[in-house]
Amino acid sequence: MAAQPIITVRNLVKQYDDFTAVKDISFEVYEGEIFGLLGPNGAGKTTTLEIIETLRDKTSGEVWVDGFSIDKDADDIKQRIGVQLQAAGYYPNLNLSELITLFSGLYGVKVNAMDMLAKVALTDKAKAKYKDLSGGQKQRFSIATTLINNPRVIFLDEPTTGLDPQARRNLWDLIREIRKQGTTVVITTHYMDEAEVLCDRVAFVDAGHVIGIDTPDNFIDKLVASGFERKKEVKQANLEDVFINLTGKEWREA
Ligand SMILES: Nc1ncnc2c1ncn2[C@@H]1O[C@H](COP(=O)(O)OP(=O)(O)OP(=O)(O)O)[C@@H](O)[C@H]1O
Repeated sequence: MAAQPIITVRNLVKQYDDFTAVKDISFEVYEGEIFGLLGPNGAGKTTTLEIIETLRDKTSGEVWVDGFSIDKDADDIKQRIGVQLQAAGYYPNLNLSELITLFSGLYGVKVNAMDMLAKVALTDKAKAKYKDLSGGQKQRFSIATTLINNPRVIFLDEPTTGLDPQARRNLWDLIREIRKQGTTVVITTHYMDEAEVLCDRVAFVDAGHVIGIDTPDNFIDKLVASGFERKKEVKQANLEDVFINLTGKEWREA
């Protein structure tokens, strides 16, 4: 079956005064995939995501999410997406369970807080405050908040930055599980190994342009076919594999 676009971006432009951060970009995200936006700092990834999320105005171009236009149907889009907020200011006096209940009230939906926390392996932290969580637990909790309205698409902006290798791999498993449940995932990351193992397709963004979109395998195969060779022979394992092998794979952040 042909892949169905759930997000379509056409000729998107964003100007901040006389600086053009997003320069006429177009791409599609297919339903049910994990789609990565990759590129250097300042490339325009966050700006692009925030426009799709209806959080930022565009200068020109068109965007549709699940058949809804950001120009006409922003409220419909908001109801169908989940956005992971960076350094979210969660109410400091509420515990995780209370925060989930608060968010569900804001979304106007009823969810069981413990069920939501179970999805991200945080039931044992239901009574904890957000500030007392480890880095990995904080990321998992903020991912749980994106799932409250049972969204069609979630947007994760650098969800694994600052995490140890174990926590990072556990988060990959969580993201794969979310996709398995039928949610499309759009993610930005600076970790190329992460994009390679996690993303079905990636778009490279550079200086406001999309300079390539493909599967990680196709990108790599094309590069190799062009005669590219790595200078050193690659070992069968790396230091990260040693770390995981020595410390185990289970959730560790008690
Ligand atoms: N509110 C703003 N006003 C003016 N310029 C902005 C604003 N927000 C972003 N920019 C500029 O737009 C460009 C793109 O920024 P953006 O945050 O989208 O990049 P990014 O690809 O997400 O980078 P990073 O990987 O560092 O998160 C940068 O040059 C940035 O300085």
